Amino acid sequence: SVSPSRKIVIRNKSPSLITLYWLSIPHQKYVRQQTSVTYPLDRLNINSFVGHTFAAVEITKDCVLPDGFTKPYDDSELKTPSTKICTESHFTVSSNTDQIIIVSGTGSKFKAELDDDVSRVNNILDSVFEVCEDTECLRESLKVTVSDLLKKNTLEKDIRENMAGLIEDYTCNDLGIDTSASLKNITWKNEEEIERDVKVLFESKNAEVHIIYDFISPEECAEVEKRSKKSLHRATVASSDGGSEFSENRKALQASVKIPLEKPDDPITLLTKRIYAYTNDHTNYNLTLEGQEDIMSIQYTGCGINCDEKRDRYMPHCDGECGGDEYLSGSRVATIVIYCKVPEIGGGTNFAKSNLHIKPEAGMATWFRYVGGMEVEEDGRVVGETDGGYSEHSGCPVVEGEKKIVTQWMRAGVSKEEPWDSFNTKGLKKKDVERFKEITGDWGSNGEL
Ligand SMILES: O=C(O)CCC(=O)C(=O)O
Ligand SMILES: [Fe+2]
Repeated sequence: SVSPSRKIVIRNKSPSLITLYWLSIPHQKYVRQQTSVTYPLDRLNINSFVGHTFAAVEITKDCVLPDGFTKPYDDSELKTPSTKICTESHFTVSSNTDQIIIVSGTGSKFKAELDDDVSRVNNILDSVFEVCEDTECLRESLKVTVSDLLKKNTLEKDIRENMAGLIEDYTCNDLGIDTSASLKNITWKNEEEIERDVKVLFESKNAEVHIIYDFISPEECAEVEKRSKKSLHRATVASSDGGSEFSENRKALQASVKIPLEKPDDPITLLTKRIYAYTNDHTNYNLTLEGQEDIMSIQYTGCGINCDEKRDRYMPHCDGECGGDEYLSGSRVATIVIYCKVPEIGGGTNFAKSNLHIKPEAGMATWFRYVGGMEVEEDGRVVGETDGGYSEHSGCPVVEGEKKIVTQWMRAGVSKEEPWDSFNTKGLKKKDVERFKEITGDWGSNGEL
């Protein structure tokens, strides 16, 4: 198969002139990539393919280019013609969408490397270790670097939070916008032996967003719709007292559909098994099917381009907690939104704080998780850390046509004995809430539990 093409930027931060060669496959022959040279502080843009290897070559007066090409220097002043081969450094095109190669140093320190997080961390560590000999020095040196990074992080987080609302409206209204570029493309096969294409759109310690193609069949969609038809009602959101309420933030119809676990061949059971298999294959969550919430059928209807009623939508929210706090056992850890019917206009799914937009396609699913570092304690309680906001998402206003989705909100720490509804929407066990109330009596009943 042909490997995908990539745009690459090579930035020359070395003090020397450089030139670029492609090491042709399979003979590793040097093929010149530019007719001239790249000056210090200048950059070079090339189009290449994943897996191709290049050599950045440092041009100095006393060296010979790998292909013997005439150099820009006039070396007639050299007493004896040089035989030394110019210093070179190799890099290989990865599957990252944006690739910046930084060429730096000179002589034995000349290097070309991908400007990714790993090489950035290594460069910081190199510079720290270069000057330090004892741990006290390392500590002081790293303190400066890390506090600088944290400052930058706080500033950028504030900007992100402030911009998120604007990005949301802008993105939802931009009808030409497509699904965001993926970090990597993978496939997933479960015991049904069907291979599905997956795009990983976002990855961090405590959160991830994937899209999975052909996750549901039209027959399965029809089955969900059939079972939810009679009970469709106005959707609610979690309220501050741990219950649920109607809200302008969520305009849609919904109906829950029971998962008949006692019937292993029921289409809804099979769909649910696929959902949990996907989650368990891509996390260490090890979720059980028992004690989980029902699946939810959600429908949004567009009232047309010229209608000025409030449109059906789901404003930015997190399905579980996303304040970066400790995870509460029994609460939600991951979600799958499966698209059965997509509207003609509108209805995208946005993750504004991770700069992601998803344009739904019928049959496709958006899967995301929002707890990291998960571990199970001896007493069965699940601990971990919640995502700090990357997993916040929304359903954009539906303008024209209908959007029908199936959502499964997944929980950890639930079981047959302690199912999801033995916890309130804040993740507290209802029986603990009762116990707290007994302890505090009237004094504590401020409605906050
Ligand atoms: O409608 C969408 O695209 C998002 C739905 C959603 O956020 C949910 O069901 O929790
Ligand atoms: Fe949601």
